[in-house]
Amino acid sequence: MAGTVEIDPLAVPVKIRKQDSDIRLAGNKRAIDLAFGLGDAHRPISATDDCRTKTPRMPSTLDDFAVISTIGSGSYGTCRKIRRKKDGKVLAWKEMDYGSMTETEKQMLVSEVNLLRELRHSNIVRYYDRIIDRSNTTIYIIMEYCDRGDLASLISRCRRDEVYMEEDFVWKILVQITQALQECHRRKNGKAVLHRDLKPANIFLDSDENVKLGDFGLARVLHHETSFAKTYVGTPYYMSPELVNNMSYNEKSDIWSMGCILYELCALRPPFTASNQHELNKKIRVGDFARIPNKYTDGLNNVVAKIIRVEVHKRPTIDEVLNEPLVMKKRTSLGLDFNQRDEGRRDSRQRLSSPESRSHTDWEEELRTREQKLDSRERELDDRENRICLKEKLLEEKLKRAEMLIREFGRKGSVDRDVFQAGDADMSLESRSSCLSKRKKDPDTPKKKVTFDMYGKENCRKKDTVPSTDTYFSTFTDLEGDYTDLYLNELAKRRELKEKLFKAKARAMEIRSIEDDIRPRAKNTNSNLLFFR
Ligand SMILES: Nc1ncnc2c1ncn2[C@@H]1O[C@H](COP(=O)(O)OP(=O)(O)OP(=O)(O)O)[C@@H](O)[C@H]1O
Repeated sequence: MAGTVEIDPLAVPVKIRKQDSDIRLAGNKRAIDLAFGLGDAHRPISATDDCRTKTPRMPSTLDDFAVISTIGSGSYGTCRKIRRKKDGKVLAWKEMDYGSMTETEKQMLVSEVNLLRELRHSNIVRYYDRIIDRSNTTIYIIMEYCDRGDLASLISRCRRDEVYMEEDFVWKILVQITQALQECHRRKNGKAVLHRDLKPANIFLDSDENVKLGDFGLARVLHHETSFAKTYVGTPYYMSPELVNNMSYNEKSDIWSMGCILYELCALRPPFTASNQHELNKKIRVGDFARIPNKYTDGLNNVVAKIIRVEVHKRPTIDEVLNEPLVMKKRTSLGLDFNQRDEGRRDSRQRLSSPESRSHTDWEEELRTREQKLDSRERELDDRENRICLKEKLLEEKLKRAEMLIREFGRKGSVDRDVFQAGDADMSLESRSSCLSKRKKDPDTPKKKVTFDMYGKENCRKKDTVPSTDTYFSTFTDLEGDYTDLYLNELAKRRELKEKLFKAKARAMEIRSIEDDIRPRAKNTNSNLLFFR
């Protein structure tokens, strides 16, 4: 195979490769020549793996690839499986003869191929490169290889074997085609890219049976009125009513075709079939079709039926399809809700923040800022640690104080108990101190004394209850206040009791002195009585 790209030696050299969009916009002969490898004697134009790179790269030549096998031929070329020699990557290329193309058609082909390279989505066949071989007026479009073939082959296999596809597989295809179309219909620059030739043969499957939408936009070029490939092969089963009615193609036309493909995945035949174009057009205009096989749920049937709506305004947009509750549910349950665009953005963010893509000083500056942030975070953590240590110390002190209070309380309590052995009516001190000592001995004793009256009220006030030493440690901060109160109360009570004792003793002394006064007299009286008796 001739592996050379012919170069026009008269062309003006280009210092840095222009953006493909510039080439597309230029639309003049020079732009077409540039795109077809005719522009620069020193630096011929070629698509690169990454269209965002600014560094010019040596263009690929046919010699960089080895043909593995021929996959098949379509109406506008042959598709082959190839291997990239430098890394062994398996790819596919489509060979198209541009010999009979007009300048306008060539220009359209250039712009479409450039556009294809901008479509980066996990559900769209990735376009890598293009090679122009002027010696045989052939353009080679290098793209991702999809090793599970296309949906047309899958459908015919199922029809042959008389087996229906699994419903979840249909949902997966539905979601992934929708995601791919969303990427195209909602372009960042606001310019929708329409597929224009959606059919099972243009939907491929990779090794994991993920959808890869292919042949984007090429249809517009190659099915152009004056195109060399105007001979359309096959029956347009997927043509929308607006196209049948000679109206212009729009985003909703892609959606109609998608609906027909989904229907065919279930029914293994398109929704509208006829033996000739006229009959088919009539059926498409009416838009009546049978339900998908009963094997499939009403949910799937409803979604498919909603998409195949004759009235353009009633047909959902791509966002509306994705926002269908059932589609959203399936997207989540089948793990398909990962947004490829987000991945693209994440990639570009990573690239932006990688050292290679930034100047050295910028990188240093960022490192310094990060270092400062780390320092201040470290300081903050140190402060926190200090505060925690301080709190710990305070708690320890409180604990010691509380323990001391408990000990003192116990000791005083027993002394007081001895003092009031006489059976003073107010025995609360004794009962409490005995309660405390009992709890000290038996930590399992319930902390609360509970009466079993109808309200279930506690018969001990909170400060009358004394926790066991086990529970004490967990609640000592709360209880320390209670203990202090308890202790002060007991002191007051003791003072009161001492006063009573003092008064009682004084009264006793008074009584004794009165007795002493009386006794001699009585002695005398008795003796007198005895005397008298
Ligand atoms: N990227 C690819 N990876 C694997 N196989 C592919 C790829 N692109 C196309 N093919 C296969 O190559 C064969 C030819 O494809 P091509 O697109 O040229 O024609 P077609 O789609 O079958 O017909 P037409 O384009 O006329 O509608 C088909 O069997 C198709 O499945």
